[in-house]
Amino acid sequence: MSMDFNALAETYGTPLYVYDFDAMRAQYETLKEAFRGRKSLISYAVKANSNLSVVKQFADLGAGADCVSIGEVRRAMMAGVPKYKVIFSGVGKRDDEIREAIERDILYINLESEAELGRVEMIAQELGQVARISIRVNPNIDPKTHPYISTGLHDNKFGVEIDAAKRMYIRANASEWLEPVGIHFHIGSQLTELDPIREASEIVADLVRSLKAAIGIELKFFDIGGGLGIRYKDETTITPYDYAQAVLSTLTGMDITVVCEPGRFMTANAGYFLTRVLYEKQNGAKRFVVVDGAMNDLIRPSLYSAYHRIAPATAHEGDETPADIVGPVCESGDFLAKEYPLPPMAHNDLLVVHSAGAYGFGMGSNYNTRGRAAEVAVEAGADRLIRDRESFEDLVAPELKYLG
Ligand SMILES: Cc1ncc(COP(=O)(O)O)c(C=O)c1O
Ligand SMILES: N[C@@H](CCCC[NH3+])C(=O)O
Repeated sequence: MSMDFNALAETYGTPLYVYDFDAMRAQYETLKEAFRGRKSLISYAVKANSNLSVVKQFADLGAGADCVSIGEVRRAMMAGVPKYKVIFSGVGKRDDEIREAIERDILYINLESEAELGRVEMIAQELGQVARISIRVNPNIDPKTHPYISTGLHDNKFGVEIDAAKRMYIRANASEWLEPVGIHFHIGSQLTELDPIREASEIVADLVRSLKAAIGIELKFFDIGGGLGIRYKDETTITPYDYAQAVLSTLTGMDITVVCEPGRFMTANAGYFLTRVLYEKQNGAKRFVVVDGAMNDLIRPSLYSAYHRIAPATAHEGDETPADIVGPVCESGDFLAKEYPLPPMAHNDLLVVHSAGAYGFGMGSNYNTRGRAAEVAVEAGADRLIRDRESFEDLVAPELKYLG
């Protein structure tokens, strides 16, 4: 859908996040369709974009939620995700988080270590309530993505080795307080190669078969994690159909529900970050375009040297020359792009940063006492605010009462 970014910036101010809800819905539907013929649950990874209205629209479509903190579990349920579609993952869960997840009777808790299994069992026993669990297997597969977002190698902190997983299933199966219902793997984010996914799926599917044959455990959920990559620049991406086929080809003859936890795929390209030019400046040969958005709003370029397409909202006269697009934060690492071709820019010109709907707002901070941006949804041609811009008062409120 074409959007009137200038009008949106005029109405809501900048910096601003804008989400195309129709595009998000289309992503959900394409992925759901790709698994047609197999029982499946698309469990949206809330961390990618946790705005309640975003989560609600996925919930309304029938999606579940993949959560990595009890805060995300609460968010998902507040947004209308039913408890039987909520999954709680993550390498480090506090006792109070485990307790609440069990009390809330969610679909399952993904365990990432033997020690965690012990805690969950103990807490379930204390509560007198059986905890449904799944085990995150680390298949030791190189996902061929950025090292910071790779998760499926033994070098990464995530999941357990196959042998440990077997021990854990045996222990869980024998426990009166644990019910093993699923198996999980997630080898990394922004995956653009199919082979590692197929390989990982094969390894984990074999494990499911051997668990059934050796100890009679019949798992109900085959959770393939998230990770489906998107096009930021010129990446060749995996189609949802090929992705689904690669996984399904490893599951022939198995009656098991596929759970998928996409985050980026669902929201990234449906999101835009709008920022206005404050000034242009030249330091020697170096050209800088200083904008009102910063690393506290969108940290991906600073953190991963991530590329985001950036374009002026209106056509500009003049030749494009390379510029660093930088924010007002007091860090040299505060940039949205380096050496990016831009025409001459004037005060108040609007820039549109693309592919900002995932890991954008959610990774934001208040560094430099900057309130986080407002968020706006555009749906069927109409726009609406879905999060207020943070005010100075919002930022200081938790401290002010201690001033005396
Ligand atoms: C367990 C798990 N599931 C799902 C996701 C979502 O990943 P993505 O946004 O790449 O789809 C992540 C993040 O990488 C994750 O760690
Ligand atoms: N936050 C990362 C991806 C990590 C995914 C969470 N496990 C990004 O912006 O690309």
